[in-house]
Amino acid sequence: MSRRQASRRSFTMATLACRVNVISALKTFCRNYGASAVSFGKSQYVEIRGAHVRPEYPKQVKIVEVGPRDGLQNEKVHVPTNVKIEFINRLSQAGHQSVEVTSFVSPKWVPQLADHAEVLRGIHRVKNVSYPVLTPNLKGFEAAVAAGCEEVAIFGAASESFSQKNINCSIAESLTRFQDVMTAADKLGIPVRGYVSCVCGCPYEGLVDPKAVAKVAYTMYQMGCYEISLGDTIGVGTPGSMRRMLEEVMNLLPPDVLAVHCHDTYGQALPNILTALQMGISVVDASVAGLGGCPYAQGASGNVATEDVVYMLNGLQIETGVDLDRLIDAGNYICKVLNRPNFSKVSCAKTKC
Ligand SMILES: CC(C)(COP(=O)([O-])OP(=O)([O-])OC[C@H]1O[C@@H](n2cnc3c(N)ncnc32)[C@H](O)[C@@H]1OP(=O)([O-])[O-])[C@@H](O)C(=O)NCCC(=O)NCCSC(=O)C[C@@](C)(O)CC(=O)[O-]
Repeated sequence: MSRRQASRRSFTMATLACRVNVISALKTFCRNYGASAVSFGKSQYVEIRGAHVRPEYPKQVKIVEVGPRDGLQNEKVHVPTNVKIEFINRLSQAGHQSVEVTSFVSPKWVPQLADHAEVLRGIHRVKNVSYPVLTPNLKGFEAAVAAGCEEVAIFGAASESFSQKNINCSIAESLTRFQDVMTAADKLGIPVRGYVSCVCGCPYEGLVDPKAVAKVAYTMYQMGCYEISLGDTIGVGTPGSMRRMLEEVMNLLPPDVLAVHCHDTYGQALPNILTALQMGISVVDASVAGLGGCPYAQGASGNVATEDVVYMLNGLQIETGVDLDRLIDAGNYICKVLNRPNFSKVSCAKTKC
């Protein structure tokens, strides 16, 4: 056999071995992922029919209940302080690990939450449940500390126009204000969560560049936030845009320091959350009864309803620690006070509303 023939033969053998490896790998793939039929073509053409890839989901998901803050900040009906306190107590009794209580913002800007200190002082704190409050600046932080807060959240945006409308300053200026909060919180050992709004779109600027989201998220994380919650403030994201945005953010930050905060304006919140879970995120913000909206994002509907998230996660056998029936009770309680329908489909289906 000439050297040329020998080399061609060893090339053919190598190709065959490679093809056998590919075929056996594909067979394993089909076995693992439930392909019902496989046809191997003459050459490299391979067709897999009926394969469904089972995505990896986290075993546990932490839900951050934002109903008392995000939910009530936009309501027209005046909610008495004692009702807010009862609402928050019911939510922590439902098994939540984190219930966002209120915002220490200007009462001229958000009059609905003007009783922030009384609410924070009045709630019954359950062991191992955190009760964060929003603090946009040092003034808010100091007032929150005086009222006994043990965790705060700062809130920035990936859109200049939204930052101006929401907190009356540019993104750069907001980061300077947040740095003051971070320094003060660090001295007292108070954990700080960070929000980035408008991650999939802005009510004033339209599409938002995922790179801008990644930049703000990374900066806030570098400042010392233990977690960054990515807010689709106006609920325009889809699983496609959510994925593209998360991919960009995850170039800079790992999924275990990220959370998603999805409003449901276009009915995309649950699939968006599912996309985030498939990408390794295991913290989800939600608002009981689908309450909420931002006063500075006209037309945006409420957050995804916590009951619907819990129902979906129960179906995926993902633990949340939340008791669905008690959660539904808390949602119905506040809807009755607000005299508004319950926007949770699960709650409505179960209580035949
Ligand atoms: C941020 C400020 C305070 C700046 O407000 P400003 O007017 O630029 O601040 P200022 O420093 O010029 O002060 C003006 C007045 O506000 C007072 N003030 C100043 N700071 C505070 C404070 N912390 N608490 C109470 N009062 C405060 C200050 O003392 C002064 O009072 P005056 O002398 O006129 O009587 C204002 O723009 C504000 O309160 N904005 C409201 C922001 C807000 O709550 N937005 C909704 C929440 S964000 C959201 O919903 C999005 C999110 C988080 O859910 C995620 C998502 O969905 O994307």
